[in-house]
Amino acid sequence: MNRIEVKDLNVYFGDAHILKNINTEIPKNTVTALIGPSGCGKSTFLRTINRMNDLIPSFRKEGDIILDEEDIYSPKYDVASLRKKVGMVFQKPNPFPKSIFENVAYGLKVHGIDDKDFLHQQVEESLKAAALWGEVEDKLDNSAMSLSGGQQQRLCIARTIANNPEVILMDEPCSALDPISTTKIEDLIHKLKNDYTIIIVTHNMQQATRVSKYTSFFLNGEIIESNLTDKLFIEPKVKKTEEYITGRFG
Ligand SMILES: Nc1ncnc2c1ncn2[C@@H]1O[C@H](COP(=O)(O)OP(=O)(O)OP(=O)(O)O)[C@@H](O)[C@H]1O
Repeated sequence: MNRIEVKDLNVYFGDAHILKNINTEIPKNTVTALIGPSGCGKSTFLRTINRMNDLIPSFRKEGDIILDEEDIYSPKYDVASLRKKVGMVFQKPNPFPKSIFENVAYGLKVHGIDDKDFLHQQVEESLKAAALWGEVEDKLDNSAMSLSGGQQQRLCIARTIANNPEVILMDEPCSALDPISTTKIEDLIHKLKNDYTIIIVTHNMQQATRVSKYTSFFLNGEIIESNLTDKLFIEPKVKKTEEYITGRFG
């Protein structure tokens, strides 16, 4: 079953045509990797899925993005509920300058939940799901800024999970992390894919092969090839894909 269907998507920033005739489907509860050279539109594509590009005045789009059979750009679609449904994890960990507890409880509090026991239970569950609980359970009141970069990124994933999303967008979530933290995040992605639909932008092709079931190769704003990750990397159908994955450009 598909969670997201993208139909004839074109994106412009002013006169620049950034995404060109994108047609793709993102299956439910799987990991899909987006690969391609710098500037080819991977992040822009990711940001159309939670309507973050709407914040850019020169942004314009044609075509449809259907999430669970609803057009997310329809005037009647509630953007706040979209952002709850579609969580995002960024390249650099970006915890709030608050305690570990407050970071995870933040989204719930914004949505009016103030029952202390319930909040505590949700924070614990989210931190467990993000494989961070054991490292922070006795220092929940410490500042999130006191955590290592890898711990901060898992905290940001816990913060996202606490909102009970269906889709998690990850924009190069490991690029600022050391190899050990990267392995922890990759292990976490493996675990999370059972419950969430994950789309990850990565420049690391080994990472794409390790974490994803499907991969889409972007080039100059177009999807050149999409396939099962194993197939795309072992038997690419398009010459440009082969050239990119074998390091001949990008
Ligand atoms: N806010 C913006 N205004 C104008 N152009 C933008 C804006 N954001 C991105 N672009 C342009 O859109 C194109 C695609 O950028 P995008 O960040 O989506 O690429 P990317 O594939 O994610 O690159 P990278 O791998 O380097 O992060 C680039 O040419 C970029 O300059």
